[in-house]
Amino acid sequence: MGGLFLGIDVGTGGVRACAIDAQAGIRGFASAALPAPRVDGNAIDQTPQLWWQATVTAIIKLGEAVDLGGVTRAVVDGTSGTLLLVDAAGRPCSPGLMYNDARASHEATRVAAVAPLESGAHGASSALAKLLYLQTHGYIGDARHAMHQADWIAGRLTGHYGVSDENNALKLGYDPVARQWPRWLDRLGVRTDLLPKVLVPGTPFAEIDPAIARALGLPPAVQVAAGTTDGVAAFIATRANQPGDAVTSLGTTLVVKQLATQPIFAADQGVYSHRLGERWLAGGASNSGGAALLMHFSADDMARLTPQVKPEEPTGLDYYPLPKPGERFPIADPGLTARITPRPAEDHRFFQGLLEGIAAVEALAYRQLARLGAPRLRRVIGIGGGAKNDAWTRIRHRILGVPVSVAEQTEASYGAALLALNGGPP
Ligand SMILES: Nc1ncnc2c1ncn2[C@@H]1O[C@H](COP(=O)(O)OP(=O)(O)O)[C@@H](O)[C@H]1O
Ligand SMILES: O=C(CO)[C@@H](O)[C@H](O)COP(=O)(O)O
Repeated sequence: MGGLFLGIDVGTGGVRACAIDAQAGIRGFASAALPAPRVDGNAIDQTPQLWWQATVTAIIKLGEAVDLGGVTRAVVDGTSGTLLLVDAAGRPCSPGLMYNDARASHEATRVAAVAPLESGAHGASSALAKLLYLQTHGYIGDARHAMHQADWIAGRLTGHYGVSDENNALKLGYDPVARQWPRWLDRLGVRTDLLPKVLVPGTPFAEIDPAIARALGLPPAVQVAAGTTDGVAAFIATRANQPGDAVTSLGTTLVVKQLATQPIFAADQGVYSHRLGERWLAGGASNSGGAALLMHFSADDMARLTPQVKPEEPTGLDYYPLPKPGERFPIADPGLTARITPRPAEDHRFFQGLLEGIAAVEALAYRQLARLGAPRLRRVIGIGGGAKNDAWTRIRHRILGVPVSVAEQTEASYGAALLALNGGPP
């Protein structure tokens, strides 16, 4: 098959667009920054129009570098749990409540009383808690659809609103095992008429709007397919594809995701599974990770100290680094405090102890996923700022006991483009 495939990632800091060919070869990337969302206590929101403007800018920039005349299919991914209400014409009736907006704590308590533990809709920042909040705080007006960030951008491209995918819909309460909206949503008073139709990620659902295609320099017959979340798109970008393959994100926090043949849910530990065709992406997030390192060393300090780290000579310090009290996974304990003593006199030994401690948390996370039913760990691919530290990769290999590599490609927009190419999950 010829042609080009377009992936659009609406991420935390900006929108990135990626064009690939039929052999999954990258033709180009382009991006446009997004301003920081408005923050007011637990409320974190953004004007959805900004997402669209950044999308337009990124695609036009991409078109300056790559001939987009051959694009046949496009997929959009977005931040997971970001939700807005729109009217029948797709006009926003609410701000976009961002993925980390936690104002809906009262609604989360209501969800917890009704939703089964295996639902992905638990927590104050779940899309379901946000929908209940919007329903009861004056935003319902002309609203016809509850839409995630990626759904709405795909809607702007096509003029078709009210379509989502199995990954974005997870945190809105969708049951990916039964492949339907569960009956318990009625008991919560959810306006189920607002819920989107849910498709398998990568399933084409509409052609691009001709006027939008002209404005973006895209051909008129581009098919837009159901998207996914930014986390799943980044996993797909790594090309991990065998049960037991795992991806660890060493960013601000430590997030693990592992390909599994069965779903795993443990809401009390933040463990949930995204459906990828007939396979599952089981994962959880620890508060340990890069933020815990930044409590003690700047990124420049880390670069300076890394050459003195001796991965093959363990310090034996047995730390559990955390940026502040509280852990979600692999230990669920809101009061857990960091274990980072004794502190050796030499900074590089302390730094090595922290790297070893976080690697031990990572290993415990995979053991915990295995206890919950995940397949035996086969290999770990690293993404995020910390994955580039080669000494740390060697420490992680020693502690995890499986091959550890750094992903060649971690751009979520590339993962979205792969979904477009496959016309479904890889
Ligand atoms: N040389 C280094 N070794 C280990 N970790 C590093 C190094 N440099 C930066 N980091 C970590 O990388 C993290 C940032 O990674 P990034 O993927 O950009 O995070 P996020 O996207 O979650 O904000 C920081 O929290 C920092 O602690
Ligand atoms: O923090 C963000 C911003 O979307 C994400 O990285 C999510 O936390 C990942 O969620 P899933 O993709 O696993 O639903």
